[in-house]
Amino acid sequence: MSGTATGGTTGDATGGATAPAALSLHDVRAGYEETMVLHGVSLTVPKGAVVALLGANGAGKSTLLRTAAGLNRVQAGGIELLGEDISRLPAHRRTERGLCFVPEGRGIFRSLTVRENLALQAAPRDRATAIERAVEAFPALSGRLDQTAGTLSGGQQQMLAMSQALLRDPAVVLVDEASLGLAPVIVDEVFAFLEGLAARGVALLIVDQFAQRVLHIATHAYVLRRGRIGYDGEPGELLQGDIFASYIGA
Ligand SMILES: Nc1ncnc2c1ncn2[C@@H]1O[C@H](COP(=O)(O)OP(=O)(O)OP(=O)(O)O)[C@@H](O)[C@H]1O
Repeated sequence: MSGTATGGTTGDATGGATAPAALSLHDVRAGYEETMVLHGVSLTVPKGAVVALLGANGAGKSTLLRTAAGLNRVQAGGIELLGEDISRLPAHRRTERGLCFVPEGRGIFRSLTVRENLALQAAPRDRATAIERAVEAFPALSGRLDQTAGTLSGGQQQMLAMSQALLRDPAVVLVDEASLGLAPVIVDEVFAFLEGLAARGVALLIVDQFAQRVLHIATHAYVLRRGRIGYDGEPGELLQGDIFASYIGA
């Protein structure tokens, strides 16, 4: 049932030979101070793929995304973005190279306005069109450009946070619990946005409490168990109740 550990290159989403993966982790060990959380994790996000990363509370999902984004140090192993070793690059250099991280808790500047947040999200050359593009994707932001971001509703804040995935034209987007605390209709909007990104060829690595929803849009799935990959395979297989429950513990 569980697949094999993944390598640095992989077939692409269309079944091509050995195109470089969009993102790959090789035997990564990482954690906090004296606590090791990831005990040798290997994972691949092929170009243009949607990859679900599931696991019980505390399994290490957020730590994995933070480590890939450059917010946690890689203590052993390596990380490649589009075939380049980024293991030692600071977070902003990874962003410049096409990695976008939408963190849990939104990751916006709450004391700045929506307009100012969007200007910071966009590359300098794209600032003129940033507002137009964000508002086109999220009409709910249109009348609120001069509102302080911290006073937006949770759903509006999430839309603002996700705008960066649009404005930076990334190759890979890491999405951590984007639907947390949102009303069902806004969760639908979040998933529609993610599917829209995927349709444009952006590779996604998604952690979300709504595991079944992620599995429905995913092309590949991993389950983390106590900092190790416990499942690596087809999302459809995980959607079968008993298998899903045995891996997720739900
Ligand atoms: N800043 C931190 N300092 C020390 N330990 C941490 C820190 N952040 C997380 N941990 C620990 O690392 C482990 C993995 O946490 P992590 O948040 O990565 O898990 P998760 O799978 O995302 O869980 P959840 O679904 O509950 O968000 C947990 O034992 C957690 O307590």
